[in-house]
Amino acid sequence: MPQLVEIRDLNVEFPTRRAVKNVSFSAPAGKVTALIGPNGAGKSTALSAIAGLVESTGEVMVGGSGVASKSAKARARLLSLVPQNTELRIGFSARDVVAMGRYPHRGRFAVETDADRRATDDALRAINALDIAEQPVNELSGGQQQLIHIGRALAQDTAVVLLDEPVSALDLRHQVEVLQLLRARANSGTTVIVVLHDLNHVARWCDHAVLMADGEVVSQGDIREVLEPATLSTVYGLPIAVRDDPETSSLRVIPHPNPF
Ligand SMILES: Nc1ncnc2c1ncn2[C@@H]1O[C@H](COP(=O)(O)OP(=O)(O)OP(=O)(O)O)[C@@H](O)[C@H]1O
Repeated sequence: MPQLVEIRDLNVEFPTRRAVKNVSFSAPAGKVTALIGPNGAGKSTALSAIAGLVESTGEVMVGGSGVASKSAKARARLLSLVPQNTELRIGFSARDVVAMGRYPHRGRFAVETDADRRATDDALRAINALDIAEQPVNELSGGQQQLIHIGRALAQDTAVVLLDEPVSALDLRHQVEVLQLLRARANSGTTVIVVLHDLNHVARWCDHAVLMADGEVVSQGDIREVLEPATLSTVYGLPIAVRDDPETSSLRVIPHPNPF
């Protein structure tokens, strides 16, 4: 069953900075929620805190129950994270890395099962990476490595997938393929929370958005509520227009529109 994610009063304090301040938002079950905002707004830190990788206070609820009390392995069966710019270690093939997504589903010392192998192959197929599966990951391009991280999260087969700028290194076709893949996952019941910088991707592929600035939530809701020109212009610090785009039947976000 698709799971609602509720974040309540999340705070992350680094020695030098409060990066996330009393952040509360909901990510609707089986929808794609975009986490947006300018550089340094606290998006990555909030996502890492939700995944349990950064110390935080507050509550992360999935399907009505808190995740804090769960073991790391139980949490990894519920939530997967595609981090930003993570180096892949030498000595593994692309398939090995995708297969690592299956660890939370295995018993201690248990070997890979047929179901694990199927999930790994399905994930490699979903990201169109079967042809590079046997290559050493450190010899892949930046974009191919980003796809492999996405594949690992897909193989993890969690109710909630968190992705931090998953298309930042991808060419246009691969960007669209990944965004369509996230859409398809949400349509089949996964709750997706994704940090994106391109507001046109948000307008086209996401259902819901949370706008952050300076560690706080500025607005949240349906895409059409959050992609509001006056608020976006203030938060991003430049004039931004938002129009209906008949080509895509979604909104189009135009930074620095021509005044005429
Ligand atoms: N490990 C850390 N120690 C101290 N400060 C940090 C640390 N990580 C992040 N910060 C600070 O927290 C703030 C939020 O950073 P974060 O990376 O979450 O922003 P972001 O919205 O994801 O930005 P971007 O769009 O540039 O990726 C920034 O001011 C950053 O300098």
